[in-house]
Amino acid sequence: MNWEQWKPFYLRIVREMGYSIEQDRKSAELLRALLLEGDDYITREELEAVIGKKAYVFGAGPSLEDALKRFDFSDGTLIAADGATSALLDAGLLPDVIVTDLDGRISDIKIANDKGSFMVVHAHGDNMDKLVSYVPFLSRILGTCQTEPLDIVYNFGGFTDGDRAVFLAEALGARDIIMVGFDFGDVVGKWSKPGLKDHSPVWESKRKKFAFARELLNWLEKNGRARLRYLHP
Ligand SMILES: Nc1ncnc2c1ncn2[C@@H]1O[C@H](COP(=O)(O)OP(=O)(O)OP(=O)(O)O)[C@@H](O)[C@H]1O
Ligand SMILES: Nc1nc2c(c(=O)[nH]1)N=C(CO)CN2
Ligand SMILES: [Mg+2]
Repeated sequence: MNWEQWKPFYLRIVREMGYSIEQDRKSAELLRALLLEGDDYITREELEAVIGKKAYVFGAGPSLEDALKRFDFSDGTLIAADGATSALLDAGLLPDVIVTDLDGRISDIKIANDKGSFMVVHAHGDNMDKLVSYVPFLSRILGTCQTEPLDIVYNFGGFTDGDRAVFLAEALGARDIIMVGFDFGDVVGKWSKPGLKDHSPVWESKRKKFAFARELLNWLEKNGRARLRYLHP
């Protein structure tokens, strides 16, 4: 999805979610400066080399734990959406790539990154504090944003960590994408927020996020170059 295709979705998202375009842009500039300062950023081409034709993208829905026990994922690239990283580590799997706005369990993200996971860190108007706190301590980072792309801060489309990870996989060459733990629905998986003790009833802003994520994935199914599948245990 290019900027022109993303723009109308983005304008609806900021309107409905009450986000500030100006703050989103500021965050993208901040991430760019932090990446240049840290000198441990990677380019699209470097991440392309990591993503194979077949990719599993893990969301943080309640079905994730059972799916991790029952299925074998050794024939594809493993891409974890933020909080799903913790469930993969618990299951003895290391994500090849983690797509995050840094509001997941940061200790697990750091462990995975130290063991070799590539990071895709997203800048938005509400995570500038997290970018400042954590980006300097992470390695092999590709930056993304939801406003106009900058030279080393990319925008492949997509909104939540989960659907954004699918858009990234498609843009970087995956042609068979299997989504695991993408339940959306009325229950938020316990890995989604560090504060959650258990799977929890969906709250209003999260319901809106899920609706946009679904709509975007439907768009990609129709307009993208990859086959998209949901793994339902
Ligand atoms: N039932 C579910 N519960 C939690 N995550 C889900 C569910 N179904 C699908 N997902 C996907 O898994 C991803 C997990 O990432 P994470 O929980 O950090 O969300 P996020 O996009 O950062 O949203 P938020 O800003 O609300 O934390 C979500 O972005 C979403 O796309
Ligand atoms: N401004 C802003 N943008 C976002 C936010 C958010 O909370 N605020 N959350 C996202 C992940 O779901 C993606 N984009
Ligand atoms: Mg997140």
